[in-house]
Amino acid sequence: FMSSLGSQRRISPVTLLLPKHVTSLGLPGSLAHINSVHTKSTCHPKSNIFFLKTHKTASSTILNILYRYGESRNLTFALPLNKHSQLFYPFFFASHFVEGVSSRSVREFHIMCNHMRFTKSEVAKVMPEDTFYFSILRHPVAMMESIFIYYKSIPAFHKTRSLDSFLDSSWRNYNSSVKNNHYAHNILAFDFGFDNNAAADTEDLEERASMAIAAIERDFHLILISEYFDESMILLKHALCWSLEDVVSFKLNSRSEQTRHPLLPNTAEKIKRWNALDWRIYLHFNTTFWHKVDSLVGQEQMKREVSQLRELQAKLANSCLKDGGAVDPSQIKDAGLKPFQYGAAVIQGYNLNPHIDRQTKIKCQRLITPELQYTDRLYTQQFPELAAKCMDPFFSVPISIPGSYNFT
Ligand SMILES: Nc1ncnc2c1ncn2[C@@H]1O[C@H](COP(=O)(O)OS(=O)(=O)O)[C@@H](OP(=O)(O)O)[C@H]1O
Repeated sequence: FMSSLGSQRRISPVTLLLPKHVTSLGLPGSLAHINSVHTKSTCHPKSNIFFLKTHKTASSTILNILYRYGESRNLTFALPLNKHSQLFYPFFFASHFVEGVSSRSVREFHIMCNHMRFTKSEVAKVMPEDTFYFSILRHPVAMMESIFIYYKSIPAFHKTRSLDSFLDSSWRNYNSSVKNNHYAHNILAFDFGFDNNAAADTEDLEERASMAIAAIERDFHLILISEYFDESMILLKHALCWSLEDVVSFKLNSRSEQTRHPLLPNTAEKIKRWNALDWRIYLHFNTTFWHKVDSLVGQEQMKREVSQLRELQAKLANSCLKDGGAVDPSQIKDAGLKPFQYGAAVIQGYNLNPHIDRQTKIKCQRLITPELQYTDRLYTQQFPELAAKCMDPFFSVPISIPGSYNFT
């Protein structure tokens, strides 16, 4: 399956019922402005940005891009309260989850990008009106393989021997009301704020998929696709009127080969049936993604810019990285650069090239700083006094681990 995914450039669209106001490009009239082709002389870089950080979709790599962009321009981030790393996921997002909202200590936020369960009306209370909303989807089969390893300890998975055995018995054993089990079922739909309990045999599946797609079309300006990460970055660059340097990155949060499990074609089909809602959402936005490539950038220009991006990334890897690429966590020298390890996954990171000047070091360090450490640092920069309080042993803040926020 994995090799066939690589060659599967475009997935043929499925026929879906779409509400009348959605155009063939998937853009409702009010959002049609991003369809206009940007040129360097006419566009202005956008800095009011909302990114819905979905799970296991390369979202940490995008978070790092946004963190670097914002930090180097002194922009203000809508960060989770009390130095948490997530916006109280998996609860539906509420504006008071953001530090500085209730206290009114922050007047204007520019970028919001930490994990949350999306609620448009609450996000809109925090972010400026002209905010650019975007997110990223991953093929549900590849995503489920990643999730099964990373969230192996959730109740739905922890007693199952393999993903196959989970899929064979899931209809019988899966309990959606048990905490953290949402990771096992239509996680994309869940993150976007929809009811995720649907499979291929659900009676109103098509209707629910169409409603979810229409809502995402209405609320988001751009939906990217992990499988085409570099193309996604070029599309984002055009939509935000950014430069190539702004969208270059190193792959973050990736598992080492030893914790990847190639799937059989039969397993892939079972995943599509189990995650039928996500599968339909993915198919739709895979199609609109390529429409956007055509209308915003053009095929030829896309090819050129993707190769420029890869060249730039290779140059950066050459100057920034000690080992030329990602290494297992046991080999990472600096604890500040070690990514958070979770479940049965081995998450790789990077070592910095020791032979670089101070200025280059700052730039390189930002490129390879994992999510938790970077979020922590931005919080300390934005709220030095509150950060000092969080360090105080009497001000006890529970450590956030993925998906297990506890209000107690
Ligand atoms: N640039 C790029 N291109 C393609 N794929 C990428 C990229 N960056 C990260 N990844 C893969 O994304 C997976 C991690 O996703 P997230 O960072 O969203 O995970 S998390 O929910 O924040 O824990 C993880 O997938 P798996 O390795 O399959 O687990 C990463 O390898």
